[in-house]
Amino acid sequence: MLQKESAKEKSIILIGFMGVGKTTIGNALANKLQRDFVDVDHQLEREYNMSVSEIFHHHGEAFFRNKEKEMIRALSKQTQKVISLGGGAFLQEDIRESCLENGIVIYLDMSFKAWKQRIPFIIDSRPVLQGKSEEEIKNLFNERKAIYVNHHLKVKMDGKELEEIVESVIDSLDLA
Ligand SMILES: Nc1ncnc2c1ncn2[C@@H]1O[C@H](COP(=O)(O)OP(=O)(O)O)[C@@H](O)[C@H]1O
Ligand SMILES: O=C(O)C1=C[C@@H](OP(=O)(O)O)[C@@H](O)[C@H](O)C1
Ligand SMILES: [Mg+2]
Repeated sequence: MLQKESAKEKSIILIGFMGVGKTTIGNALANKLQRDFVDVDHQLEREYNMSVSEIFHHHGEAFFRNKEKEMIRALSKQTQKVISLGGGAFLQEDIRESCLENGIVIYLDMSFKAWKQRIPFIIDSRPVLQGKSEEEIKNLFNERKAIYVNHHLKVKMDGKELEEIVESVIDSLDLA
């Protein structure tokens, strides 16, 4: 009972490859659960008054990763939020540890075949993807999959509409 109560307090943290829908689903999930929603990239964009691409361009990726780490370490300790991370955040051990220790980490799992359809919609705003061939992107996708095995719950995304995904996330939380 005590454990279940404390689980309800924890923030829900969404992870997964860029473009799978962490931001979109996080927002819809927060509305449904009546929780505050925080998208880490959007928060950084507000703080620097620049897009993520501009932060990469003007300050470099190392700067972005450092700010991302500071922000997520602080956010992960807050309760009852829905937090969407950027897809590269979980590569940092400090981030993985603080999220897994303090929050409920949900991995949004999509096949490469389904994900490929998203490329045209995201390529311009994801500096990490720019200049890469489909083969190189596929390798990155598979490398990152190995990092995302660190999670509490997983939701399969292929063939589901947004509303169904949100329901699957809520079901996975109830069952856990
Ligand atoms: N369930 C969905 N079905 C179709 N397109 C989606 C879905 N969820 C997100 N998208 C689209 O995919 C792109 C990436 O979504 P986003 O939420 O920004 O992903 P992430 O935060 O994981 O990078 C956006 O163009 C968004 O409109
Ligand atoms: O995977 C990555 O390295 C990144 C993912 C992006 O977030 P989304 O996963 O929300 O696209 C954003 O943080 C930045 O472009 C770097
Ligand atoms: Mg996002």
